[in-house]
Amino acid sequence: MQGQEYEIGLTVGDNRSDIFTFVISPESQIRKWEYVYIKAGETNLLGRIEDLLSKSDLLNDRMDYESVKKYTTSNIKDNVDICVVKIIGAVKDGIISRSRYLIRPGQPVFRATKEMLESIFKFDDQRSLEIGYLADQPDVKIFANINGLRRHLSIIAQTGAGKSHTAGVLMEELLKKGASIIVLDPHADYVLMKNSDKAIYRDNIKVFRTPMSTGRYTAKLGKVDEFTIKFQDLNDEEVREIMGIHENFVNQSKIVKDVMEKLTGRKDVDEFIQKSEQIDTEKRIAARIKYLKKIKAIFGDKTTDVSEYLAPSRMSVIDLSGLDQSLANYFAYKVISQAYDAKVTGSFEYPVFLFIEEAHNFAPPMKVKGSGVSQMLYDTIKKIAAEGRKFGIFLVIITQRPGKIDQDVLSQCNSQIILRITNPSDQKAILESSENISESLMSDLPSLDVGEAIIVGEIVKMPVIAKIRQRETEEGGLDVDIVEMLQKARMEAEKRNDPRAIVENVKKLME
Ligand SMILES: Nc1ncnc2c1ncn2[C@@H]1O[C@H](COP(=O)(O)OP(=O)(O)OP(=O)(O)O)[C@@H](O)[C@H]1O
Repeated sequence: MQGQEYEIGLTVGDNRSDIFTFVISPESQIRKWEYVYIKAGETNLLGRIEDLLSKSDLLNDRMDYESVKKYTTSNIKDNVDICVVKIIGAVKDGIISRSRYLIRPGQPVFRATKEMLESIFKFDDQRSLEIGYLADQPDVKIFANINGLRRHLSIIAQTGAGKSHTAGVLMEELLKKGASIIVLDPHADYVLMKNSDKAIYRDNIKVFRTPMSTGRYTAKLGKVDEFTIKFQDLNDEEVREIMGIHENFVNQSKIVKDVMEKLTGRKDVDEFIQKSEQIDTEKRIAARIKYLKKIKAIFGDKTTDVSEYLAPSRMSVIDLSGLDQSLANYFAYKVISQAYDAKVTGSFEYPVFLFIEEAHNFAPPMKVKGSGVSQMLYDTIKKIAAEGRKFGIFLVIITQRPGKIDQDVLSQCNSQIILRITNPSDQKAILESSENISESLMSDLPSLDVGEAIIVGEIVKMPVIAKIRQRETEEGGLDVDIVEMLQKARMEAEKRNDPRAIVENVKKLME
């Protein structure tokens, strides 16, 4: 092992093979979550500081302020500083194995060196995705193992803690490795990644928008690709689904079928609406026709083909903004099922990474077997979660509601990046879905800062608390600076109420 060794304490008290305590040497400064090691023959037993205690018999909690003050001004100190360390494993040449060593009192404890930590957190260049650095040691970079994504990943955090930022970092790293990425983006949070000076992002990211998109960031983005459906390509069931008619509504479904049979002209949505209004004299599907009129902008001259959004070294952001959930489900189903088919049939040979933002809306727990698109979407996501790795299609599930997502899907994600979460029921859902995360790691979740994450599972050799690195691409959905926006609003109001402006306006009205 290279690097200078710093002895920072000596083990004391009763120790187990997985936990030990040590007393800190007076000159050492120690922080929670730091890594330390003790020697066991040829190997080093690496551990993480879980707790810090400073004890004093003299200055006890029965003393009043004045008495304590007297002691401290006479410089009398009897405090003992103790660290509790959880053993991670025995480390040799960057490989961690289970530790079964006995830890005796009096053994020297060393601070883990940068070289030692780097050897653990790095993989060879082909496999390494640089996602951040140690939360308390910014000079130690943290990498994720790309092969760890074979068993899927979930990114979980409460709102504003840094989920989209983290997912964006991962997309950047995957693109650098030549990955094919599809992003289901309900709020157009990722579209700005294309808006980059760097060729890798500018040339390889494509944004697809449905004609109903909210058009967020259009001024910055310029022209993007359209994701449309050609009405003529739809069958009866698909039209019924898009109109939001449940298959159990037999009469309404029959009307849709009858109308479809009667289409003779352009067979487009306008003809469908016109014929429906003629046939549906009892107005059984009037409300659904009204809805179809509202959403008919989604139909275009062609159905976007999978080959447009699935290509080697291409990231396709599918902007689903502006769609209600059932329509978003329809588009999500189209995209996911076609990508899955392309992998299963072998027509697309490269690995595909499927990022699902707001995944709780696309794969909620299905207590009773549903029907239609939402059930088909759920089944496909579940299939990918269970079997995707066999075919080379991998999920990255992003959610702020781990309790509101199907637990089978969540538990198939073998790696987790978990940012700040304070809600106990969300914490419970994470604990139940992951065997990688311990109660003690869980207890650190509420104290994480924005952008700090606990990373566990196959993508890392050992659980780690990391700060996710800065983004290279532009972020959407940044936090609004309320002070700045209110200042702008006040200036607008001042302009509006300026007597000269009022006179000008009156003059204009008189003209
Ligand atoms: N690692 C980081 N370094 C610096 N800034 C960060 C980091 N992570 C997040 N942020 C900032 O924190 C804010 C919230 O991040 P982000 O939008 O990713 O959160 P979120 O969890 O996706 O929130 P929401 O659920 O509302 O979409 C953003 O302004 C983002 O730039």
